[in-house]
Amino acid sequence: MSLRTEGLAKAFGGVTAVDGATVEIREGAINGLIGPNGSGKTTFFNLVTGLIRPDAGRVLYKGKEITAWSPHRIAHAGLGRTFQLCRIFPRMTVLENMLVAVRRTRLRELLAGSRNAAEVERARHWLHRMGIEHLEHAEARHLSYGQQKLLELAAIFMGDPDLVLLDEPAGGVNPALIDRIVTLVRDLNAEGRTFLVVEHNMDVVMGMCDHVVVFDRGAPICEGTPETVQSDPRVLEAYLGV
Ligand SMILES: Nc1ncnc2c1ncn2[C@@H]1O[C@H](COP(=O)(O)OP(=O)(O)OP(=O)(O)O)[C@@H](O)[C@H]1O
Repeated sequence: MSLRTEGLAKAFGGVTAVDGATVEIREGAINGLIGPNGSGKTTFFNLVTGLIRPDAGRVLYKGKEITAWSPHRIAHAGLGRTFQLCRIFPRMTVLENMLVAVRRTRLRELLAGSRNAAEVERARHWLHRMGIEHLEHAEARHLSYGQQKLLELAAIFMGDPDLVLLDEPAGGVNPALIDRIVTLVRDLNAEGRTFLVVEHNMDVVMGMCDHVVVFDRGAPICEGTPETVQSDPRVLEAYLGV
């Protein structure tokens, strides 16, 4: 078991975003998390990665409780994530973004021009894996949105995560880059990394995920193979709102 939540809950004012979610992520698999708009998927990610604190419930990673941990400590424990709207530093170069990702507190060091050769090598390795090594010296803001997503993904791997949470990796990305992202995720998974992917593009979910959890109103309503959940009447009901 990689990640498990037990009775996780979070409300914002009167809105219950996550409502007693007990979820188990399969180790070594590409897990999908789907559900209609507003069903609590991003809030679930934010709870798991320590960005917000739950009102109730627990988060366990590799059997250890990480509920009250800071985002930095959680990332350091091997849990990496991307954001729905890509988070990079637009005025830094691609390589600088990679080096800053290693440890945010080293920003001053980086700006002072001091670079660790081993880290630069590792950064280049990951940029190469994502197919954007030729953009090393470009300012991140000059990259296409899809390339920025690849950069964000590359930066996560500077932290050597075991579990990677992707929030809409295909969102706003052109079809050619979507294919590349899907292939990359599959390859990285074959190398032993576990994934949890929130994605609205059903072709991507069905073509990429081994196991899918469906959220509705802040909690899972069913799970299984992509084929099983696709034909489950509860899922159709949740999406159609009937
Ligand atoms: N910071 C916040 N303040 C108030 N309400 C919030 C906040 N964050 C989320 N919500 C509400 O919580 C509910 C769940 O939102 P969340 O973004 O987690 O859903 P989602 O499944 O990720 O949606 P989408 O698929 O549209 O990204 C929604 O009703 C949303 O409006």
